[in-house]
Amino acid sequence: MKAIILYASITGNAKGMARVEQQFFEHYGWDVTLGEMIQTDPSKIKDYDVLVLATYTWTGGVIPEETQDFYEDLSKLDFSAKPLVFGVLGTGDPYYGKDYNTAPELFEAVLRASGAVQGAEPVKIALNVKQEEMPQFAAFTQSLIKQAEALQSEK
Ligand SMILES: Cc1cc2nc3c(=O)[nH]c(=O)nc-3n(C[C@H](O)[C@H](O)[C@H](O)COP(=O)(O)O)c2cc1C
Repeated sequence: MKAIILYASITGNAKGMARVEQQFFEHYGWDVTLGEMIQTDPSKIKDYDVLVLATYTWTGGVIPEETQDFYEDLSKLDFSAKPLVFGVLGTGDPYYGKDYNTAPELFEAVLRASGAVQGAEPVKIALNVKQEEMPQFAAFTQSLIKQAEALQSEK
């Protein structure tokens, strides 16, 4: 089965999360495509069984500005036919208080509205990935795979 992992990252933290996630999926024998949200045509996502987005949160608790077009394109797609399983990874800085790591929920909402199936709760980390967070990534990956396999067997 095939997963696409897309990130938005300025200083590398979300990219690091995406790379960790790539390794987990490859460990389970999946074909993985890794790329940047801004360089990806959202209509291509339909070719995959699982979508993982890795994002940072920006001022005011919003999605990265450069992903705005990607986000709007997601809202125009219909993922219900296949269907697509998704999960979101988030990095932020607790310094921002109530706006800490809020971008994942915004992506989750648009994907659910487009008919995709949320296969795992988000993994949210402060800044960069740390070794002790690996079990969270493992559980996230296993949950997505389980959901994708369940949907596959229903067909
Ligand atoms: C100007 C600025 C605004 C930020 N605003 C938020 C915010 O509202 N909420 C949050 O959780 N993190 C915020 N951050 C922290 C980033 O999300 C955090 O550093 C993240 O790890 C960056 O990810 P990246 O390395 O993938 O670019 C902000 C950082 C900067 C520089």
